[in-house]
Amino acid sequence: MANPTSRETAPRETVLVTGGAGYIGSHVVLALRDAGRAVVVVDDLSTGRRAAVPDGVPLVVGSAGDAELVAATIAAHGVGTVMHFAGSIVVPESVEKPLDYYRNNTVNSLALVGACVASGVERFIFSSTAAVYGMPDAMPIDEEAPTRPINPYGRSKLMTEWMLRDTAAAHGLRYVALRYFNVAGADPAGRSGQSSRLATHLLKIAAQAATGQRAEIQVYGDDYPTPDGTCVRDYIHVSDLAAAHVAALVHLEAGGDSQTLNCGYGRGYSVREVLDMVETVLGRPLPVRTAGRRAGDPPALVAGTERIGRTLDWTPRHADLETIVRTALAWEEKLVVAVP
Ligand SMILES: NC(=O)c1ccc[n+]([C@@H]2O[C@H](COP(=O)([O-])OP(=O)(O)OC[C@H]3O[C@@H](n4cnc5c(N)ncnc54)[C@H](O)[C@@H]3O)[C@@H](O)[C@H]2O)c1
Ligand SMILES: O=c1ccn([C@@H]2O[C@H](COP(=O)(O)OP(=O)(O)O[C@H]3O[C@H](CO)[C@@H](O)[C@H](O)[C@H]3O)[C@@H](O)[C@H]2O)c(=O)[nH]1
Repeated sequence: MANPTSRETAPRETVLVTGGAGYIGSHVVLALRDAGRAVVVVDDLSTGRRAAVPDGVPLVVGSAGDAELVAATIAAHGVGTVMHFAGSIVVPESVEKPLDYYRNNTVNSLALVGACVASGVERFIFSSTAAVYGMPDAMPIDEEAPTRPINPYGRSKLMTEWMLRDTAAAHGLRYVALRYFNVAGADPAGRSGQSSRLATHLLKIAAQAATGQRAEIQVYGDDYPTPDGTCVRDYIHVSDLAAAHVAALVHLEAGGDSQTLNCGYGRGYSVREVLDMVETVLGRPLPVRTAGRRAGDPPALVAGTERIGRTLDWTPRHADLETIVRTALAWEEKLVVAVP
């Protein structure tokens, strides 16, 4: 029988979650814990919060691009899978500071993937984005659609996808790249949510307005070629997205092949429909003003979901807009009380 204290022979079952103190990563840590998995987090706390990492989960404060730190963490915790959320995520900021984005999203991912290969990590799950598609020609978007990102953020993520594809071909690593559409909502049990005050996402802005932290909500453009003129997005509840990561882990552990998968529900809501639902849930109107278009917004982004449906054992449980809005508002109310 293997000596359980030997790192050479101990089963490598722990999941290393980079960016586990952030919005999506913290929900995935909860889902992994709920599934009885051992987890270790590496996060530099640049936008994440220590409090988002549950008690009992080790937090290593440092960069996911610090190959020595990552290798030491892999060895110390018996890591067999890396889930990589750490990164910079604000699209307009990526236009102003492209090199910061290539450094944090691409260069640091290169160092991380290199550390994984050197340490014999066999499974890698990557947070990619619908932004890799740019302005798609057809809707819904399937994974074979051309990848033509229109900003440095999308390009920095696409380069990491390419790196993973080539690394998988050359080394023993298998990966799942998950292309998230619009992630929203919060843990239904109230354990985590979107905590960054600087978030630019529509529902976060609406939740801030609903709790009196923001004077108004601007609708960026109502002259798009969509049914009501406002942009359409495929909003996915963060806890369903977290469950997709656990399903991707199970897929790879069962010997499944490398995959690139959209994460969405395959149906879109307009900005107006989202704000209408917020007002319905609140039972009162919000100060909403129509403003000009925001640069770089595609009119519509809706995920093709056929591939994820047939590849992963994943059943969405929170796939209605009302649940997404209710959980986002509940979290924001909690946040305002905790950090007034
Ligand atoms: N939020 C969305 O709608 C969305 C959509 C598509 C893709 N994504 C991707 O999902 C991932 C997570 O996004 P999020 O919304 O949770 O953002 P977030 O800012 O809440 O989380 C990112 C986390 O990574 C940490 N971090 C950043 N750079 C780091 C580094 N070099 N080393 C270690 N830790 C670092 C931050 O402190 C934070 O805890 C990102 O990679 C993002 O590109 C998000
Ligand atoms: O105050 C606001 C904020 C947003 N919007 C609109 O709401 C929609 C959604 O915007 P936002 O929530 O900022 O998300 P996206 O710009 O669609 O981008 C998100 O979704 C992408 C995938 O679809 C990810 O790649 C990005 O990381 C993530 O930020 C867009 O039409 C925006 O113009 C407004 O009208 N007013």
